[in-house]
Amino acid sequence: MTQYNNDIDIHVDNEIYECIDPNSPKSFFLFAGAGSGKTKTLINVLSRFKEQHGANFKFRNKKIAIITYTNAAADEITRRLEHNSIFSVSTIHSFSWDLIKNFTPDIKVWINNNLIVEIADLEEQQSKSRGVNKTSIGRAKKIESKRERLASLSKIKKFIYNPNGDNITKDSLNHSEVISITANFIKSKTLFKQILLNKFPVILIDESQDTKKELIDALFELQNQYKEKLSLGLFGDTMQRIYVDGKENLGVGLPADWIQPAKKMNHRSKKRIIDLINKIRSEIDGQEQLPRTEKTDGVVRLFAVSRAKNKSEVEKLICQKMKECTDDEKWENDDTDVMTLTLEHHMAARRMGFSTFFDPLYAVDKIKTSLLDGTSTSINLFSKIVLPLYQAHIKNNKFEIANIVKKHSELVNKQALLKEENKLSTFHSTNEKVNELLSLWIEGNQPTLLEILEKINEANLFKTPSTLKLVLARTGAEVIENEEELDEDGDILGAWEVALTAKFSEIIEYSKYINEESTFGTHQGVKGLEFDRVMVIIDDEESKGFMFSYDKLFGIKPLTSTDQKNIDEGKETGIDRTLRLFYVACSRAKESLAIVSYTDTPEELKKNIINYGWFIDNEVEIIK
Ligand SMILES: Nc1ncnc2c1ncn2[C@@H]1O[C@H](COP(=O)(O)OP(=O)(O)OP(=O)(O)O)[C@@H](O)[C@H]1O
Repeated sequence: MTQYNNDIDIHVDNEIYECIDPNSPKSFFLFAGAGSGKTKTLINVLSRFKEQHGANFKFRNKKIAIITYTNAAADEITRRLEHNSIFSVSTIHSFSWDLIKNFTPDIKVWINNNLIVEIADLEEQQSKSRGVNKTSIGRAKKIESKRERLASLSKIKKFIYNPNGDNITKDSLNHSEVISITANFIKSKTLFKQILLNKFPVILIDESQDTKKELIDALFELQNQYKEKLSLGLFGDTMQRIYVDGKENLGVGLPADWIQPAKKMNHRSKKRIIDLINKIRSEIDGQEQLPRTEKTDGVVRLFAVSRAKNKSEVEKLICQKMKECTDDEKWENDDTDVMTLTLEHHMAARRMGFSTFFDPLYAVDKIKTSLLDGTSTSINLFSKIVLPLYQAHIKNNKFEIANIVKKHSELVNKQALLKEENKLSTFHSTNEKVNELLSLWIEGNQPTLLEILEKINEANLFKTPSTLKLVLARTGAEVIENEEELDEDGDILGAWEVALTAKFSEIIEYSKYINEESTFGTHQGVKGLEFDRVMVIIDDEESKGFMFSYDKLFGIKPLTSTDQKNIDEGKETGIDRTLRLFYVACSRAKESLAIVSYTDTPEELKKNIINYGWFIDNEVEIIK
């Protein structure tokens, strides 16, 4: 074997650094495998840039735009760049909104034209629809709501948009509109282009394989037009493209003057894990990575488990088996040291025990986003007010309880107290109400969310969000005076009715999960992250999704005629997507990796996976 050292890729940092030289900008495409240090290169190069050009950039009010895939990644990069103001690190949605938000009249024109096209499309579909059915009723509703939006457009003075929220009010833009408008302005408006180029002579995009293709195309066009003014840098890995809106074949046919450095090393994982991900990747592009010279060993195991087994028992047993074969005690350590990756959030909810609360709400599209990013006032009543109150209560921290009540209760806020003559009695009565609420937990009792909500609402201790008021009205616990409020979506209320039957302990687990304080994540959500020990859970039946099929990937379920047609036409299939997702999930592991695949045919799974050359016989265990 050829000798190499750990610095074989060090030249890449220099090449990228030269590209972002403000005096001779060049564009580049750094696509390399998992753990190859793309993020590290980004940070290294920008830190060097700050030293050399930082003062000048600050003086001329210029910035480098760094676009990341998630808020968490943006925060992490900002931190590693020491919050320096010459760097503007944000997600694609925040970046786009910042660019367009002051162009209200232009946005209005765009929305107007777009609505006209959308309505015409829907009307055409409606005219072809046979009779009245669920789809046609839904479509009629959509047409009506779009017409209303069109009619109210002239009244809007300013659009609003929350990159992390659901954006359901009439004056708000939705996520895809923000992206399309930005792409359109970049392509068509000279003034807009000038502002963008002046402010951001360097635009770097991390995880660009998953960045909205519309925007990538617009930025490519811009760079092509203004080569001497813009350095566009794309970081990514085609093998890690897991969302459908990313641009396929990104990098194919790049202009000849783009710099395309290559990285050969994986700095993250131990050798056995790298061998596995090299094999998984081999059919796609054959790119092979080398381990660092000191990372010689590493353990991978695949457990083919019969679907009839009790999952929580099996997963515990597997941790024990992993401890034995890795000689690593932490595999069995009160579950804090193993990162478990499920395909869908509801699988994590089930394992962590917060499904009664989570599943019904997650099934409603309109509240899905806010359930995951913590922007729903209804959820926040439990997770951001009652939960801290409960935590202060169990710590017997009276001071903290008083603080929380002061911050959130209208009974004792400044205005209420100003009006109140007998302030002391207000404090006393509020205190009684708080104690009454906390008495729900007496003697280890775990109240349901409905019990908590009823207590809060009765005592008017905290403001009951309007959705929850309507749910209480449906359960007969509240009378609604304002009929208009009843216009809330029936699906949302129905979902909340079920969610409120959950015990409060579910909120504790749910909060840990969404605040990333648990040891659970999804195959997709952990992109860019790394963990010492990883357990990948695979079960198509439990995940209920249609985007991915591990059963097909592992050769257990036959391909459909559509799959075959797509393969014959050279189009992407669900199997390709699943293979890439599998690559992302496996490549998070640094030391050891356990894959737990639930199946109806464990023997067949074992045979196939060994035939693929991904595992050898003693790395695959059947559990029936
Ligand atoms: N040159 C290097 N020397 C030592 N460690 C490195 C080097 N480059 C990267 N690493 C380490 O390797 C790990 C992976 O690096 P990084 O996250 O930058 O990779 P990546 O290419 O962005 O990965 P992915 O595509 O999988 O998200 C990190 O722990 C990082 O600190």
